[in-house]
Amino acid sequence: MTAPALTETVLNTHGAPAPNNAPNNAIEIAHLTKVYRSRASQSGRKGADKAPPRALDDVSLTIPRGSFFALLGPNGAGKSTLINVMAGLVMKTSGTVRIWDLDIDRQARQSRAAIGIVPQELNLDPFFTPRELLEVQAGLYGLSRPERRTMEILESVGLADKADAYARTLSGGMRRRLLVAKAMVHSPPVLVLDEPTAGVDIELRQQLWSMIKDLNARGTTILLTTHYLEEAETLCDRTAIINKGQVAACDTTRNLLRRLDSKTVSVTVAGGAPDPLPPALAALDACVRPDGQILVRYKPSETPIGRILDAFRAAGLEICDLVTEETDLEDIFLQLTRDGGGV
Ligand SMILES: Nc1ncnc2c1ncn2[C@@H]1O[C@H](COP(=O)(O)OP(=O)(O)OP(=O)(O)O)[C@@H](O)[C@H]1O
Repeated sequence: MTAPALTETVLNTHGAPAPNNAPNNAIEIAHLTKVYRSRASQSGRKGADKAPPRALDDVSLTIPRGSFFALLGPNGAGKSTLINVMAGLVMKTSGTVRIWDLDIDRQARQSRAAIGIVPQELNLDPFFTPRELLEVQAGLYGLSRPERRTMEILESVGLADKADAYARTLSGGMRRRLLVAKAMVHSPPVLVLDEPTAGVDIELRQQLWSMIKDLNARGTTILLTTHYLEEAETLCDRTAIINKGQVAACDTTRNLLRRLDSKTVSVTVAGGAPDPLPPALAALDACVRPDGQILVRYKPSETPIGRILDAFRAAGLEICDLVTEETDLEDIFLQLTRDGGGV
């Protein structure tokens, strides 16, 4: 189950910088813009004069070497476009992208060798076995037989016993792990996973994560897009949120959580919540939940919890129970991605 230092193989094989002078940043994106040409503009039809929307609009991002980086964004935010530009599958309109200090335009082959992409779709040839698939992939990257680590990689993703089974006989979770194995064939120092756990059951999701965490602990930089905000919150040391093609926030996950400076306290009072709420509570923007708890959202830096509790007492309400909740990434995500939102 042990994988060797992945970075060493790729760097030596593909002529990129040696590991001891590895770059500080695994990925550097500067002023990246992508405008897809609309069908109307290509055919000169009506509406062609309307500027097409920017799938990516002046995106600048730096992903430090060794980080576990989350890219969050609602549907259509531009996440896949960003990944596809890095993978060389989509032509950017302007801006620069460097992967492992290699420019994707000027050093296209080397930069592609420095990155492994696990796509969202389970697009595997059903008539290939995992062993054949990895061997073909190794051939595409020009790896000689002694350089190949087919069985070792299959072992690391828990598929050694399926090495000779047809891909069509593998479960969805196994196929997902096979895609991770395929992306690792050339031992890239940067691994990009596009929604890797979508539709994967909880047990398998955890297996997949422990495998990816292990890769990260061994030095591989991980960039993942996910809709599971909790996943980003627990796994990723850095998070960027993109919305409508623009970076809405990019920071350490911990700083992002701190930035919102928001907590919620739910209070149960004896006899139930009065209707209407007393002015002292209305002044705090308190509201009543369907289960009768009184909810107050507050900024700890401005309003100490004691002041909120005083307001309850001043209103003559007896507090039976209270629960405070920290802000989570979901709050920040919603705040940043709804129209006009901002932290
Ligand atoms: N090939 C294409 N031609 C034209 N427009 C496109 C193309 N691919 C994406 N777009 C548009 O670019 C924008 C960004 O799409 P993208 O797929 O990158 O978003 P996303 O964040 O990956 O969304 P999702 O989470 O739904 O996969 C969207 O408005 C989308 O409609």
